[in-house]
Amino acid sequence: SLSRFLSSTSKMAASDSASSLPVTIDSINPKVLKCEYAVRGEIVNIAQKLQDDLKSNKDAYPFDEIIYCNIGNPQSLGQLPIKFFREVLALCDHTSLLDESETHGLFSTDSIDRAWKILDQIPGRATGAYSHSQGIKGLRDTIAAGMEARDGFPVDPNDIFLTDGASPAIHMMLQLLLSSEKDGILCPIPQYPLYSASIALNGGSLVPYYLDEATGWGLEISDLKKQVEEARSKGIAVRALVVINPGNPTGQVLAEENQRDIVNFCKQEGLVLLADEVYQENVYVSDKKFHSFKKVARSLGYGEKDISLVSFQSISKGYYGECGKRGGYMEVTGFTSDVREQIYKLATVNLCSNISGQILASLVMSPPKPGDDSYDSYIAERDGILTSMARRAKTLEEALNNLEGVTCNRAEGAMYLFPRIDLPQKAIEAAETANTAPDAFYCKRLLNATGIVVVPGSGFGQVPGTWHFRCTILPQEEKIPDIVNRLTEFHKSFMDEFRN
Ligand SMILES: Cc1ncc(COP(=O)(O)O)c(CN[C@@H]2CONC2=O)c1O
Repeated sequence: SLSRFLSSTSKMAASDSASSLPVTIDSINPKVLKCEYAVRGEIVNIAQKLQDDLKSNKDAYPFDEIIYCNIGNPQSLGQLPIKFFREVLALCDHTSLLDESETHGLFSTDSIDRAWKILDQIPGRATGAYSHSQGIKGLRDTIAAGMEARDGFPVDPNDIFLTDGASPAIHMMLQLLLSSEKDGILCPIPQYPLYSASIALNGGSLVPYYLDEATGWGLEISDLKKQVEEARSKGIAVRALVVINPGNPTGQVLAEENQRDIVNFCKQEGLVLLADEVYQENVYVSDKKFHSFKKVARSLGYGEKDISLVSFQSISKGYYGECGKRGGYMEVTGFTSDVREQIYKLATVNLCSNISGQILASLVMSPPKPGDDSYDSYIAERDGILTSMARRAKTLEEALNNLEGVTCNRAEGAMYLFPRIDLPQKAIEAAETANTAPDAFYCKRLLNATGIVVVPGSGFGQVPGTWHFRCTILPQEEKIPDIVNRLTEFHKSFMDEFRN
């Protein structure tokens, strides 16, 4: 038939004239080749193949399912969305529901009220329309009020840029700051590899500062200073300092005094402070508390004219875990008006972020309050999720610390554990023979033996000669004992196999 003929012809054309295709691996942007993002790297690709094999043959491997512990994606592992948030979203997206009498029996009073309030902030009540490039003004007003309630300092809604998750906001700021490899960004090691990937894509230089595993991933100002001076001696203009608090992959929550030192350091060294605070709701230990860098800077008396501070927030984390809805924002403060106009111009290039993400960002920053119809159920959902995460973190941390040659700092916050493994020399040699980093060798063996997917520490950076992996705390609580058993059994057999 014609379709078969066209199909075979096109396939033939592709195979015969592959060499005449216009794009080769050597002709694409070398910055793309240099870019790496380990959270969805090689181990995950192998896992997806194993998962396909299991679909066609459930007995293919010594396990019956793949457990993805590589990515902070709570709802993919069974976490439910927050009811009130989804009620408001549904009503905003299908406004005719608001005219139906049955709706009052299906939706809470305050979700109906909130939906009307949001719709009245959207021109034409049209969630399908492009919005202002920084996001719907009314939603930015709500977010600004939420931040003021959190920090006790004023927020200008015009400093807020609503984005499709924190990722594009981070890309935007790095694109603004990086002109060449002569521009450097101070990043923590271990770091969340969006930063190294974005710096590579934007042609800049990553200037590392090492978090100290021995002190619970503490950040030493003296090390920051040493790294800046070393970079400057090589002709690199250090433009900004990235701080991820709570930390990914390391899970530490900064002490407020350490934050004050960091703000003073940025002020003294003329660095933009890029404060990644996407895990601000994820704090599990009673001796630590989240403080925004905005609050710390303003409490030190630093205002708009004293320090350039960009704070990032996301709807992907916390207790909400709305990763796929792609919502978040950055608050941009301390830039001259002409530079501020260039940031706005960057935002206009992508027109606007998606409206569902914008609505959810406003709900995250202004959730139900005491007395609201949904408040009790909202609090029960929120605290249920966060206390379960805290228990899972503790259980996995203890299990890891019980493994031979493994040490794991406590997860004070965020969603990950980042244990260090002292691998036997024979395992390191076997990895070299397999042309694989030792921690990636361990992770591949773990996956093939148990179906558990974790990310090698080499994907985040680590002190040379040390080996780690990152595991999320996200599998549903009832699955954690099985994961611990599989991991423990595998680890023992691995260490026995490669014992010196
Ligand atoms: C520190 C940090 N910043 C920004 C982001 C980007 O989030 P959104 O673009 O979704 O807002 C992530 C996502 N965390 C990745 C994704 O899941 N696991 C991770 O390590 C993150 O961990």
